[in-house]
Amino acid sequence: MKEKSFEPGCDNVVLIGMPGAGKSTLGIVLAKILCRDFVDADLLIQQSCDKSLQRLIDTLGPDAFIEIENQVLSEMSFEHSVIATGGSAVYSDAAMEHLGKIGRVVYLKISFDELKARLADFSDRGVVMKGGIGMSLRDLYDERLPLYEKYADITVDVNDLSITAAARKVAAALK
Ligand SMILES: Nc1ncnc2c1ncn2[C@@H]1O[C@H](COP(=O)(O)OP(=O)(O)O)[C@@H](O)[C@H]1O
Ligand SMILES: O=C(O)C1=C[C@@H](OP(=O)(O)O)[C@@H](O)[C@H](O)C1
Ligand SMILES: [Mg+2]
Repeated sequence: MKEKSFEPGCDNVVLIGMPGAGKSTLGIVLAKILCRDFVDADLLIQQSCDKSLQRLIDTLGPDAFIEIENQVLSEMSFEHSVIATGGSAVYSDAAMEHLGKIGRVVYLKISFDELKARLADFSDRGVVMKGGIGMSLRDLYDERLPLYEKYADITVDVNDLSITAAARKVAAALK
């Protein structure tokens, strides 16, 4: 685990990982265990643009969506919160640098097979495919894995765990 010092305002827990890893669902359970607030970045992006994520990605395209996501994440100034990011957050260097400063970044790791099972309906889920329509789920997994590893302070393998068991495992890893 990378060592980090915590100053006031920098005690958030930032969840990163593949779409379907459980950042949003596990995040709420984790916030209850840790007695913190919960923030879902995806909802803030939707609010700021007044459009669903899927619609934003479809109308703006991947690059403009990532730019908006970068801006929303870079402006976050929460304290004592669990922050669920969207899976594409790691495409934004500035955002990840900011999030790394305001909290511990936890990578919820799932295998490719688990990603496939959870994202059976990924065409409707609002996933940023930077490589365009020819990009497969395997390409997406291979492209992103090194990015999640790069920005993680802590990696927690959540394969084959229920949401509650996975949240407890993350809480234990944060001690
Ligand atoms: N540990 C888990 N076990 C089984 N299903 C899960 C688990 N975590 C999440 N899911 C399911 O996967 C889907 C995506 O979860 P979600 O929390 O939205 O992921 P993310 O925010 O990382 O994209 C949901 O249907 C959720 O119920
Ligand atoms: O992985 C992605 O490309 C995305 C995942 C979504 O969030 P979840 O990771 O919460 O599903 C959302 O941010 C956005 O639609 C892009
Ligand atoms: Mg989510």
